[in-house]
Amino acid sequence: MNKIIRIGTRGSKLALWQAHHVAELIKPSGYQTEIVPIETRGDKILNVSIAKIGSKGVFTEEIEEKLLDGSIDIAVHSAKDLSSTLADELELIAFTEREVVNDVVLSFDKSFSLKNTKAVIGTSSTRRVAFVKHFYPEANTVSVRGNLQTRISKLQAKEADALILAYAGIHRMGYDDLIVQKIETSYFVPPVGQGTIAIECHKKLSFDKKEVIERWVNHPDTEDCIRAERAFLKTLEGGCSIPSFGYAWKEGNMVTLKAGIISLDGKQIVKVKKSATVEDAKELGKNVADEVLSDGGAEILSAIRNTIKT
Ligand SMILES: NCc1[nH]cc(CCC(=O)O)c1CC(=O)O
Repeated sequence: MNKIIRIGTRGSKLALWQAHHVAELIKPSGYQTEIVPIETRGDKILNVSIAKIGSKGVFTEEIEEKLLDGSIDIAVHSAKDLSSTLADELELIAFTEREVVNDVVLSFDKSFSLKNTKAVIGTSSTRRVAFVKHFYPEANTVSVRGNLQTRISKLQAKEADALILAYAGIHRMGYDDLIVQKIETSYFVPPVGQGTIAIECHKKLSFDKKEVIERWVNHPDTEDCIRAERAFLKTLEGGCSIPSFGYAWKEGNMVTLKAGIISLDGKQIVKVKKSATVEDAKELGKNVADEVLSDGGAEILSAIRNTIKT
């Protein structure tokens, strides 16, 4: 019997860290693992913002091709980078326990604060740019792309006074010393999937391998939350270039989802918060999205689509 699970991943240090983390979780099952690094379009094109590259799945397409042709068993992704719809043959079967979900501010200047007027904030996420403009209209933003190591070297080269990034990636890469502020999720609501690792596979992956992943890698409480968040994203039809946000948490048998969308200039924001029982997590995501769209989110979304296209 074939007792090896081949894990496909991007080749960045963060992605490899995540793949090794998943391999460690699989270890006690008795299965061997093999890590297969795969380069994606998002890794190759560094001089253009993700929003302009255009299509969803810039960090996932090449990896998904290898799931489809059977050369890997599972793919490990930052859940945040996954588009809301997968190819028919593919499915998400597990989510690792969520890391601290917040965005954080990084700077070499320990006294740095986002309230500093005229500060230059490096970020390439449309959601973070919009939140900066919303809460700190005096600040300037500059696009800083590349893997975490590249971005930090750009910070060191003073291309920006500070960066805003997900705590999860910073912590995994050991840059905690540069954190000067943790931004509350009530201000910068995190994007769908931030802080958790998703496992994707072919629906026809063997029963035994699926069972190993579900038993050893999946964190059921995190899964319930991500199902609600992704149902929201699916109804909104947003990829990672749209400044939507969605964060769910669980208390007992209840899931609460706070989600919405913000205009690129930060001036308009639609935010909805609702709770439901775990069984209705997906329904919750859909209901929240419907309400966001009817409360003005649809107009914000179409304005953003027109801007990004041109
Ligand atoms: N968009 C890139 C990306 N994908 C996942 C993470 C961080 C780790 C995570 O959210 O799980 C990051 C970097 C960032 O946005 O700061």
